[in-house]
Amino acid sequence: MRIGVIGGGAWGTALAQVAARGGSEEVLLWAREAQVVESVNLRHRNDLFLPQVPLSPSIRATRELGDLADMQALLVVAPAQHVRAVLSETPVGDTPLVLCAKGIEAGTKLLVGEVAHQVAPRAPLAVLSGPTFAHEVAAGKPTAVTLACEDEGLRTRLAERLAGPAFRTYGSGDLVGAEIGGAVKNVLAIACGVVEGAGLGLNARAALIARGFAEMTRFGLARGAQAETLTGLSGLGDLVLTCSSTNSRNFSLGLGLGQGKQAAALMADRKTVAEGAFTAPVLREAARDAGIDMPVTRAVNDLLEGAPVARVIEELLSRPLREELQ
Ligand SMILES: NC(=O)C1=CN([C@@H]2O[C@H](COP(=O)(O)OP(=O)(O)OC[C@H]3O[C@@H](n4cnc5c(N)ncnc54)[C@H](O)[C@@H]3O)[C@@H](O)[C@H]2O)C=CC1
Ligand SMILES: O=C(CO)COP(=O)(O)O
Repeated sequence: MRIGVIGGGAWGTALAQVAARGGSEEVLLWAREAQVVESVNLRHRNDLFLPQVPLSPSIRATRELGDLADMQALLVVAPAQHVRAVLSETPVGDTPLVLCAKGIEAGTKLLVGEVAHQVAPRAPLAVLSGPTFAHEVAAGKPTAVTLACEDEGLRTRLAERLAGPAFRTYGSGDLVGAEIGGAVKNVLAIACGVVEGAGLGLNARAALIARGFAEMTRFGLARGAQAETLTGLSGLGDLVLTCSSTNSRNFSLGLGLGQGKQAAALMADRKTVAEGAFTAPVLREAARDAGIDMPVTRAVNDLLEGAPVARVIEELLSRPLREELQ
């Protein structure tokens, strides 16, 4: 199966490395930046987004989406807010798309899979998501992901093509569940960073992970996710990873907010993406539309909009007491 990767950021590059299988398979990586294409092709590195890892020489990079025309599967790894634009210019046809971005589209409130279906209605869809820091995957450290696809035959072919000794895929038929975990955990990771930045302690972080997971579950079930998917790698697994490490861009953004810095300043000159900052407002809106209570998500939005940390925390803690299982 010839694999193309759309998106030459850290995660697209790491997945290209996985698909290259140590150099025994050719992989075509589409990147937006000339610097990425040049460094991958000439030096087998991604100097801009994943500088620390040497890449397989069998990964070739291009800036032309048209070059992806004869691929047998495409991994979609552009940031969620750009998937529509990039896919619109890609010759997808009925090539399977494996969605690897984590977010919800602003304005439409659609999951990435729903966006892909609108743009490329003939393409079979799969979702690959889980606790996966790109630099660890690219370095060959053991990692496990959810690989969701309704078509069992395609799911098996993709698993056989992508899985390796240090990259385990766990199959699922629940695309929506696999997507919602990754999208919502990015917002919750910002909140966990705030807890760290504001020095609120480890009890608070554990409480936030558990209550944040309750929010993810309420939202996920309302959108048709299966509870078991949300407790799996792409939900709880990824939540735990990104809520416990400054390697997470979302956690780091929250850390700065918790220290009293302004979101605009923290976002101003970063070239890497903190998806949670873009998902937070649309998640708040989608939850409000559906009548789903998501207090942590609201608090993250307040902070992103410049509310003082002490006030937001005070508001969160002074809400009326409630039953845990409500
Ligand atoms: N980095 C990681 O460890 C992981 C990232 N992801 C997800 O993968 C997706 C991509 O993230 P990364 O590869 O980490 O990105 P990155 O932060 O390393 O790089 C930014 C990416 O955004 C792209 N970009 C910026 N403006 C764009 C535009 N106008 N149109 C199209 N692309 C544009 C850049 O070309 C680059 O590929 C995100 O949804 C992220 O949540 C998922 C799992 C792990
Ligand atoms: O999704 C990720 C790990 O699974 C990466 O998290 P960040 O985008 O917060 O760095």
